[in-house]
Amino acid sequence: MGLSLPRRTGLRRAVQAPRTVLPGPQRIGRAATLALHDELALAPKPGLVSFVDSGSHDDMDAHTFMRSLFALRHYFVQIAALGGQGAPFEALQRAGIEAEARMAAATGGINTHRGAIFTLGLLCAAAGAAARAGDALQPSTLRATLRQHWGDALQARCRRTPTLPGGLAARRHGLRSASQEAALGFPVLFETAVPALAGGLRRGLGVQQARVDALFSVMAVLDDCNLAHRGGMAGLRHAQQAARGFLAQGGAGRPGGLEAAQAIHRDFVARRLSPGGAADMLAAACWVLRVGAAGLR
Ligand SMILES: CC(C)(COP(=O)(O)OP(=O)(O)OC[C@H]1O[C@@H](n2cnc3c(N)ncnc32)[C@H](O[C@H]2O[C@H](COP(=O)(O)OP(=O)(O)OP(=O)(O)O)[C@@H](O)[C@H]2O)[C@@H]1O)[C@@H](O)C(=O)NCCC(=O)NCCS
Ligand SMILES: Nc1ncnc2[nH]cnc12
Repeated sequence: MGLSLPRRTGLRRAVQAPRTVLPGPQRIGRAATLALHDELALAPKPGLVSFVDSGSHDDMDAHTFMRSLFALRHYFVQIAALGGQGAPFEALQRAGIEAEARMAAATGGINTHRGAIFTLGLLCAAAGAAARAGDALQPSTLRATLRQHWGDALQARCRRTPTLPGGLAARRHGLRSASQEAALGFPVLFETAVPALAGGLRRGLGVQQARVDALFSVMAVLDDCNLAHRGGMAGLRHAQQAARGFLAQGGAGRPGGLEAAQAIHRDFVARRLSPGGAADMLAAACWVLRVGAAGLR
């Protein structure tokens, strides 16, 4: 016999019409700060800064990243709110430039999170807009909302002459820059990083193993401009091959997988390679899972 509930009670309504409570700017922005912490806390990460060591970097460590993270926490809430208001790209850009200034003040001018300010900022704006429209924050919705609201402006910005190291390296080597990746709706994030992370967790990998595999999956395919800036095309190709080999051998979940990742970390440090763009994609994937309906971490 079916469950019989009295008419017009809150319980009856709850059973009949389960509704997802969509996150507001506070939760969207807070998830971004937590996702950046997820990325920082992960180890081993080839060449990148973690709480264990500073990888290929001698000008920054985990404390520098924590100061930067703390300084950026209001920015992600602010840009999610701007997205919810349907703000034009120029307003997002202003918020992003102010956030870069706060990062520089907090780190003494060191570039910890410029790429993340851009990537996660745009994603928070898209989430703000989607939530305001009543849409659940599924990956496909986030991607479509980003392109629908700011795709044209992002395309237009790709035509500007680059001045920063990543953009310059992209132009020199004919790679897809951070701006181009954004204009395409972050294909590597939505087609590689998120499926790798969510798939690993669904297969029963631990959080550390799933995140390591997601990072290597991104490294295998992303035109990481930091790698090209520091190591030229040889450095980028070396990193991509190392990542592909690691995944082909079974990734982080196999016996000895984390030790193999640690050996690749040592190799990158010896070569001064640092996949900062891939690190941003991992943080963005952690954010997608944090704000999404899947409830995966
Ligand atoms: C659009 C901007 C992001 C400018 O980008 P541009 O490409 O012109 O230049 P960079 O800022 O140099 O590079 C972009 C950063 O994006 C990350 N990244 C790299 N490759 C990719 C990629 N293929 N796809 C997506 N993202 C990518 C990466 O950021 C991370 O690494 C940085 C740390 O690296 P590190 O090697 O330590 O640092 P450097 O100082 O650069 O080099 P060294 O001398 O030390 O070797 C760190 O930032 C990570 O987050 C790239 O660095 C943007 O700057 C811009 O226009 N901002 C204005 C604000 C705005 O318009 N916002 C829009 C709304 S939010
Ligand atoms: N953990 C990290 N180390 C170095 N560069 C980065 N860019 C983004 N995250 C990073």
